[in-house]
Amino acid sequence: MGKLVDGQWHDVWYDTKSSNGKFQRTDAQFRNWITTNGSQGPNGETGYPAESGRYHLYVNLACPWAHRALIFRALKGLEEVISVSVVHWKMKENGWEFKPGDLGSTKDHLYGVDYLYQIYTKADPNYTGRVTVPVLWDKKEQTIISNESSEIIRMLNSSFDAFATKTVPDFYPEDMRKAIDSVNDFVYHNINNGVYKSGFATTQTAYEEAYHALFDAMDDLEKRLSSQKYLAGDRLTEADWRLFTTLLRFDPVYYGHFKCNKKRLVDYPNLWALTRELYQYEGVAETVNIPHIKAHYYGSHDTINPTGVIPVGPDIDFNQPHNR
Ligand SMILES: N[C@@H](CCC(=O)N[C@@H](CS)C(=O)NCC(=O)O)C(=O)O
Repeated sequence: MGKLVDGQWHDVWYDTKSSNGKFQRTDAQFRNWITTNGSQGPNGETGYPAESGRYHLYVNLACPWAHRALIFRALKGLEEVISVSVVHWKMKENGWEFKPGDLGSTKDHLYGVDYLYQIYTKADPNYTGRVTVPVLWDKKEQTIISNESSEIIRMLNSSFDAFATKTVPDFYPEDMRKAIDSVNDFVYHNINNGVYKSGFATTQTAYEEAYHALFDAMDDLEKRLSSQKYLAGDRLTEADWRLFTTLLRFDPVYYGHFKCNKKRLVDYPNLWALTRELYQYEGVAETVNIPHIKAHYYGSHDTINPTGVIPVGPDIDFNQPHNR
């Protein structure tokens, strides 16, 4: 684990000293946008045109943020349009590395580099910041379009329809945007990032604060799903997919490794059924690799699990009928 400072790699763990033991995620820095014709993004971002074969995703199969991007690529059937390289599950002093062949990890198909930080310095030789997945790379301009998953999924949702081989609903429909944005905000702070705030906390107080906010939010969503089918209303949207990648990892990883152990996902009937429904959605199961997920978390975070021993359980069957 480390970061780049003026293009130089430094091996440092997250700084929680200046924040009373709280984990604070920094904002992604590459925020350009792919649009159907290369026009600007929704907030005036520099636009790049959607093309087949031009863009590449760098992901890790463990990371819930990277997983969102892989899911949207699969939902739209863009496997032949956007290529992918998968970094190795073990993330240590050099950050994300390319070491093909183990639990779905591949080489860097574009440049054959050893470390993901070399992709960041290719885009910006003086980059300062964390080196995270996912990365959406432009092979033509040889630069990073975006390293922000919430924006990458919006591009995949709407900019590549000319190349999509599957027809799925719009997951960010105009008339539901307000509701989706509001759920996303709640879910991001309390659940998606909440499990990390719990797991990476270095004081009891910071941990307990995150833990209670997380389970209050889980209770809230469980209740919400008893009166409506999906998180933002009656239609499946981006908000559900964004929650899904965290729920999928809840019992195998967050419950134990991140000490989120008030309840398991399977103790929430509605959230657990939603997780199974989304897992069984066409193309999604193929993006899920539980052994890679467990190996990454339990095998990479020395401060939390110094032995690197990976738990065998739990037995969890995402293919059970969801009855929804
Ligand atoms: N805001 C980013 C966050 C991505 C992120 O934090 N990814 C993690 C993996 S789960 C990562 O690469 N961490 C490496 C680091 O922080 O050094 C997004 O949603 O795309």
